Amino acid sequence: MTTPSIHEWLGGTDALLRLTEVFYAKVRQDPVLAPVFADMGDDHPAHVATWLAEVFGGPAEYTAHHGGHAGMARHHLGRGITEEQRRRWVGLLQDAADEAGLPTDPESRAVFAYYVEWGSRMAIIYSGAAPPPIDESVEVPRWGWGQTPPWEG
Ligand code: HEM
Repeated sequence: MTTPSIHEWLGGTDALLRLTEVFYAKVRQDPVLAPVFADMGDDHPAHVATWLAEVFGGPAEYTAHHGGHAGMARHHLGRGITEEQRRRWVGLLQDAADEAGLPTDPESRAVFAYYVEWGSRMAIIYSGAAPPPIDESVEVPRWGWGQTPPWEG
């Protein structure tokens, strides 16, 4: 039996689209985050879902159409994301995962939280005063199940 990708386990790109639509609706209402995302376009939730799909082992569409890792990193340059904003971002994304009906098993939620914790801290680094150089050859990270492969009984 082959282990499903995290993308498959979470319900595929449709589930991630549900997730980001719920999430950014919350962001727009949130006093800490609404000002940060005041200028985001209507396609922002879909772009983030495309990114997450690729990270979690789905199709490499962000690389194909949105500039891959370098493109994503550039969106965060100069934004000066604070720890308070990051924490709120992570908290609302986890609330959105519940509301969007993502699986609640410990294994998939653990890898989801692992990626989001890492990625949001990277976003702070790229958004800060001394971002790392943006290297076009760096690939989109591909998250694995690590210590917590899915429990399939
Ligand atoms: C795992 C963590 C994160 C991921 C995967 C992520 C992903 C992305 C992606 C894919 C884009 C580009 C969207 C597009 O092409 O339209 C983007 C833009 C952006 N992100 Fe993030 N992000 C993360 C964390 C954060 C955090 C913690 C903040 C701030 C609290 C943040 C603030 C922004 C802003 C302000 C933009 C630009 C929005 C605009 O177009 O006006 N990001 N992010």
